[in-house]
Amino acid sequence: MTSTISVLGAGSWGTALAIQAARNGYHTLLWGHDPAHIKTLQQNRTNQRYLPGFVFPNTLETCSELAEAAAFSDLILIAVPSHAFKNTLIKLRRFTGHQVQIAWATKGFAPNDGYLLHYSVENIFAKETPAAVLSGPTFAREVAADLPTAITIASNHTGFADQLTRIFHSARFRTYTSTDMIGVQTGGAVKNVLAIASGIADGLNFGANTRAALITRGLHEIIRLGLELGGRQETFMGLAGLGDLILTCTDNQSRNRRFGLALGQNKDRAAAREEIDQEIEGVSAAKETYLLAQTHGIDMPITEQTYKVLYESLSPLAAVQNLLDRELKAES
Ligand SMILES: NC(=O)C1=CN([C@@H]2O[C@H](COP(=O)(O)OP(=O)(O)OC[C@H]3O[C@@H](n4cnc5c(N)ncnc54)[C@H](OP(=O)(O)O)[C@@H]3O)[C@@H](O)[C@H]2O)C=CC1
Ligand SMILES: O=C(CO)COP(=O)(O)O
Repeated sequence: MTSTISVLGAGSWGTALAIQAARNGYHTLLWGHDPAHIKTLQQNRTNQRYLPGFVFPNTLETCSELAEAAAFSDLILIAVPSHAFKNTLIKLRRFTGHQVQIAWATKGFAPNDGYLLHYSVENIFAKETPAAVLSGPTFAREVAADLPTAITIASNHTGFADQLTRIFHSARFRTYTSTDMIGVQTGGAVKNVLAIASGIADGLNFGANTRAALITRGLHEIIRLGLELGGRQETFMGLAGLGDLILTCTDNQSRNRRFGLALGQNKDRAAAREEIDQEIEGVSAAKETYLLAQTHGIDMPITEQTYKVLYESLSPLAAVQNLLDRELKAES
């Protein structure tokens, strides 16, 4: 039984998950791609840039060599942004053996092809490689602070899900297992688009009614797309669906929501991005989700209007009005 884990991605989420595993007594190696950043983590034993205020447990080490991370453990958890996911896998493959097991906590689609991330794992590693995705309503700072949190671990391999449960579950961090990797990934990727939409509405000073309508109709969009892609209805009502959607549409810790707020307050896209200065997965996910909806002929009006604000310079106010002006229909 493994007592080690390598976590790839030294941003806020990779650091929080590495702290969680290390607090549970697992020897944890956190890899980051920037040697200068890793050097500051080694010197300070904290990630001041991405997760200030949390001292690393003694069982947590850091490195900037991917070969070192691959040699450290056969169990790899990836928490790099989605735009770096595929390349990280390609580089990692050179250093891993047959025993490797791959989990990820990244939320989004593979860049350019728009596929869910498990396709990248299947294509780059052997088909039988145990794979798992961790997703749910989990702000990094709250996990690092050991505030009660629940998360879903979906895997194609029961033994791997159980192993990840042993590594991450604690009295304050409750893990649920699932076999619906498609549903869990769809929920995690698309909720970021809807969090931007919810932020836009609040930035325009619309009220609680608007936000509740966006969340509810947004959930329908996730369900329609997720079922088409092969996910299961109950997943979308769970932590990785409704749970994460509520979290990021309603709380200003969400970078996606804050980005939307800035757009609704009339800031341009570049200024809003600069203000947040961290990963905003909903920007690329809006494009990927919009294209997927078109390919599959699925009605996703909130996603479509968010896409148009981000990529076609539609004004946020016009986007909301377009949603309100749609032809009346039965609720479904
Ligand atoms: N933060 C959270 O609360 C949660 C985040 N997630 C998901 O986790 C993923 C990572 O996000 P998060 O940690 O929050 O993002 P952050 O913005 O906090 O950090 C991003 C990290 O990724 C690094 N990075 C950028 N480009 C590359 C690359 N090409 N290769 C390797 N590393 C790279 C950055 O390094 P550098 O500084 O050098 O650019 C930085 O360390 C996202 O998919 C997000 O949706 C999921 C749940 C919760
Ligand atoms: O996914 C998250 C929490 O579950 C983090 O959301 P943001 O990326 O919007 O901050």
